[in-house]
Amino acid sequence: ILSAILQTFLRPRLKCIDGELCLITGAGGALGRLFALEFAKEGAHLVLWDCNAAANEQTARLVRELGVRVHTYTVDLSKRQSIYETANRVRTEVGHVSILVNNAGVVAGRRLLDCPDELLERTLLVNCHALFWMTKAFLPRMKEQNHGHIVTVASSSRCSFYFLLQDYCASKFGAVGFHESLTHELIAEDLNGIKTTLVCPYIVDTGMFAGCEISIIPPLEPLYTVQQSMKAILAEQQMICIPRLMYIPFLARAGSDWSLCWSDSAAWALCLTPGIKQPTVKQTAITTQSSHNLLYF
Ligand SMILES: NC(=O)C1=CN([C@@H]2O[C@H](COP(=O)(O)OP(=O)(O)OC[C@H]3O[C@@H](n4cnc5c(N)ncnc54)[C@H](OP(=O)(O)O)[C@@H]3O)[C@@H](O)[C@H]2O)C=CC1
Ligand SMILES: CC1=C(/C=C/C(C)=C/C=C/C(C)=C/C=O)C(C)(C)CCC1
Repeated sequence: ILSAILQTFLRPRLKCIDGELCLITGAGGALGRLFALEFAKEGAHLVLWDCNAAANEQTARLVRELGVRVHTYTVDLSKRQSIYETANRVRTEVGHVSILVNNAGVVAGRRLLDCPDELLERTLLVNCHALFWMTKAFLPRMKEQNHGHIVTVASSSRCSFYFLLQDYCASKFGAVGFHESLTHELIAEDLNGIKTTLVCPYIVDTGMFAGCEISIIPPLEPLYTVQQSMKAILAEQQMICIPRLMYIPFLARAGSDWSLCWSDSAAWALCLTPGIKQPTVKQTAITTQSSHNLLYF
């Protein structure tokens, strides 16, 4: 977190992504479309995924005007099979993706007790589970080449608890945990050519949280949010909170997690020591606090 804060104040060198193949999920949506336009301006070729074919095509039309190659795919990210099948098609029809922007997200937006189970489940599937399948589909080639970038669009809602958002908060906590663990694994495996960036915006004026009463600070401009995210991605920053004020709740939580952090590091070191028994598939009754010990011993 500290290095992320420092990097947002310093002006690091931005990398060149001209000619790279970038896949964006939720590309028909507000932030996804802006991400597509910003990546196209940087010269990246695009693969756009969304369940909303018409919105996705509209993004593709706008992006083509900037002169880059664009391919669209209609895919349901809540279905693992749909992700794997579409990923195979991308590999054969377009090529190997070197930048993956996991942007698609949904929220049920209802009181927990009034919300149909399927809606709650969908949030976890799209915002969290899809990260596993997307990464399993595209990371192997990045590893072969020790080159790539995986961007996870999470949320500042990871930092606190808001009523009506249990499904969303749970999924974004999951996304942050996924990003952190993946980042550590890539570092541990010396794959320093594969970068990761976690994007944590406050509420953005896209309609996703339309109707929420926001008394503290007004919603962010979508373009500002994406431009700040792009700067962090091109600077290969591991994480960005937008606006910077949102680092405060992140730091507060990090402080309260400090003691857990030390036991995490110890367990992590032990896990990498040859001879330590690796986890088996069968895991029962793992609680959050003790999961690391149970997983590694
Ligand atoms: N807006 C905000 O205030 C904030 C947003 N974020 C995150 O930013 C990301 C983008 O949000 P935003 O642009 O506002 O959202 P949008 O709803 O505008 O865009 C999301 C896109 O993802 C698509 N999508 C939804 N479900 C699926 C699915 N199962 N398979 C494939 N595509 C799907 C949507 O299609 P359809 O429209 O048909 O559902 C839509 O095109 C999300 O991850 C969100 O959680 C983070 C912080 C704040
Ligand atoms: C501004 C601000 C706060 C409120 C943040 C809120 C309300 C965030 C909501 C984010 C959501 C819903 C994101 C969705 O992706 C805090 C933490 C109280 C204190 C620090 C300043």
